[in-house]
Amino acid sequence: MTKTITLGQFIIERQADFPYAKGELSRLLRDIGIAAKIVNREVNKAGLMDILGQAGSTNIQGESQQKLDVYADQQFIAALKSGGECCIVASEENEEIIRLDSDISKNAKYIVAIDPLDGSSNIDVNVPVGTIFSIYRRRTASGPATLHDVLQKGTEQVAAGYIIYGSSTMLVYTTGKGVNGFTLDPSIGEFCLSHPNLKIPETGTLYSINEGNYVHFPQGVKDYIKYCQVEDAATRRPYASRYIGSMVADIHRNLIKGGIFIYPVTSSAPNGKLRLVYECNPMAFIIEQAGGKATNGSSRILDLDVYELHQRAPIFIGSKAMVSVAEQFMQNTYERIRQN
Ligand SMILES: O=P(O)(O)OC[C@H]1O[C@](O)(COP(=O)(O)O)[C@@H](O)[C@@H]1O
Ligand SMILES: [Mg+2]
Ligand SMILES: [Mg+2]
Repeated sequence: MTKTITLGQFIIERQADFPYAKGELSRLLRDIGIAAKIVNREVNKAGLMDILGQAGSTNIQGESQQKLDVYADQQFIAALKSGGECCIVASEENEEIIRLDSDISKNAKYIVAIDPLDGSSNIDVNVPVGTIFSIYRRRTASGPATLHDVLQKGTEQVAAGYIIYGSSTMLVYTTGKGVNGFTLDPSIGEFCLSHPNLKIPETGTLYSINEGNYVHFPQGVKDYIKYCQVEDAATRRPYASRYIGSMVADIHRNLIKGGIFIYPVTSSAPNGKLRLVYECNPMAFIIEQAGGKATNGSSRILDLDVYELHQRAPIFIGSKAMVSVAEQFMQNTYERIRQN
């Protein structure tokens, strides 16, 4: 029988990877794991409780908040506050950064950016949803941390991860030394190592994009979709189209099976839909660490300048070979635009 390694044990073992760290990051990851279990409990029984449906409010993006968006947001913030290792939380659900200025957290080293519930419009119909998080070290060593500490490039992330509340609940994270996945064992209430050293296949046969928006896509994306649909034995085309509509679930599937996920600019969303700080950057960090690739069509996601908390970016992410081909199609679009 193989030995069970819980998330807590794994984090302690991996502490040796950071000889100069004092254990704060490990504690922070554990706090996120605890909040994830609480949110998982509610997501699992959502249909039985009065927590489905809309909260009656809108967030900064003008999207109507689901009750579970609000609940998940509160749980993660509460866990980070009581843990004491995080000084600022930046969340999809809050227009401004949240300073955790209790005595224990105000001088903490870390910033957490979070999408508390990703794909939440799917919650009422029992489709997988997720949580995405990204961790930065604050830039300034003393004094109150500010928005300036949050607006860092994706390359500065010290850790990132996601939780998928699916047919089983998993927590997948990286600290820049590979990617590991843990499945929640409900019988002991612990995340247990189930997917050590995850690697995304170099190529795959799945493409994920909301094709309902086809007419609004740039020509390069339209051409790439056609390419995916054309028969070619050498590249195992036509590819299968798979789109759940929860970024975490779509990318998780492609991480395991190989594939590409695209949310491009559209005529109605000229900067793309997904948010750079708490959706694109953490997922890009994870996928790169698993051997994949993430770009906005021409530049690496992790190298993009961050100038706004809720900034959006188009994203092409997944198996390296597939993302490179999609990028070539986008390059042709840019060429055409330049020539006209
Ligand atoms: O419905 P669309 O336009 O395809 O958008 C789906 C995308 O929007 C999201 O739901 C946005 O995330 P939130 O639910 O956290 O706002 C992604 O998870 C998903 O990939
Ligand atoms: Mg999201
Ligand atoms: Mg969300």
